[in-house]
Amino acid sequence: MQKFDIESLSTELDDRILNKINGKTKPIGSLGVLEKIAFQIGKIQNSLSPEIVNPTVVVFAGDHGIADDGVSFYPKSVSYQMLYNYMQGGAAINVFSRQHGIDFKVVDAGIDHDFDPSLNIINKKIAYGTKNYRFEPAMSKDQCLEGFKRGADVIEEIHKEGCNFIAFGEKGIGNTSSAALILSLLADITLDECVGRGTGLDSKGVKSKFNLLNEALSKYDGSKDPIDVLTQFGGFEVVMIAGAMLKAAELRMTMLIDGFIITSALLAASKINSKVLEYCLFAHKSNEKAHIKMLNHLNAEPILDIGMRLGEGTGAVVCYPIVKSAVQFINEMASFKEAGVSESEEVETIS
Ligand SMILES: Cc1cc2ncn([C@H]3O[C@H](COP(=O)(O)O)[C@@H](O)[C@H]3O)c2cc1C
Ligand SMILES: O=C(O)c1cccnc1
Repeated sequence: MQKFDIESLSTELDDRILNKINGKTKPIGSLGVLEKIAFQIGKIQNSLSPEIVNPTVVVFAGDHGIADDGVSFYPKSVSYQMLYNYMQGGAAINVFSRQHGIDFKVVDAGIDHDFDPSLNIINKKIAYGTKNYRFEPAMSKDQCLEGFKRGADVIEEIHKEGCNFIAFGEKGIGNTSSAALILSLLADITLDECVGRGTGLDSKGVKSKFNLLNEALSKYDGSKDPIDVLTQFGGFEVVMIAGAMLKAAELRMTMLIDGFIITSALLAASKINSKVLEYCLFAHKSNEKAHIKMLNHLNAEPILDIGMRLGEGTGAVVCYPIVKSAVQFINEMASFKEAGVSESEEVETIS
């Protein structure tokens, strides 16, 4: 496994960042979560004037052998078909990233389809989908480690283009199953609490999904080592995202974390190096039922709770303007001093 050298955020500027936030022409604390976001991005960038440069969302896509067993409401073929949709600009993630001026990239981590090289898809394919983990591990350990490396390489390239702010998206029919198994093993939560509707299974569908995943789980040794868990139950997109996150933290990029699947990749990454969490903002609480348990395990407070459960990075991109407002206010709002407005302790009390 390559080493990821992640620095813990320094507390050196804490007082000065806080003073700057508190010195703005507003009651102390009145910008709520925006103040927390501005404080954290200031710490990540080691700056009193943080900036968002070339914000990018990168969608990693991979197919899942388990999808052949009907764990999703949709067929496996939707994965590659959606990549064509992305390239034509017609998916939700295209719409929202265009709306907010966010650069959009797609990586083929392991889709069961050959794409024409003229399409603007970054080819990091490890294999044509994972194996069905009901019968054998999803991937080999070498493939898993290679996935970490390729994900890290993608981020290194994006960082070279000047980007300092990244959101991750995913595409892969069946990947809420991987995420549920990762959550169950790495957070030690019983599997039935982790399995949810995904793309829209009814309660009978969820029960059958649980039975299949429970059968799969019973065939392995229950190892809680993150590489073992990903090798057994991961998706190529999940593994690459975990590697990308560790590299993004090493490069001191701010990450805006999406829903259930992206958070499962972060959960695995955090078991490799927990400092990765210091570089993350949590965009939203997904309607996939176990996402809140995952967030709680990571001690993470989501910014939004608006009933989304799509993935692709959409929750993160929809949350982006809020994060932008945080960066904007710390840079552009006048202080009490600049505006000649009296601060509370200077206000004469009426006797
Ligand atoms: C048209 C369509 C677009 C999507 N975009 C993201 N997902 C999301 O749903 C899938 C995960 O749910 P499950 O585990 O139930 O398959 C992933 O592909 C995820 O990206 C989509 C799903 C569909 C059907
Ligand atoms: O929260 C998510 O990321 C999610 C939930 C259901 C289906 N796809 C993604």
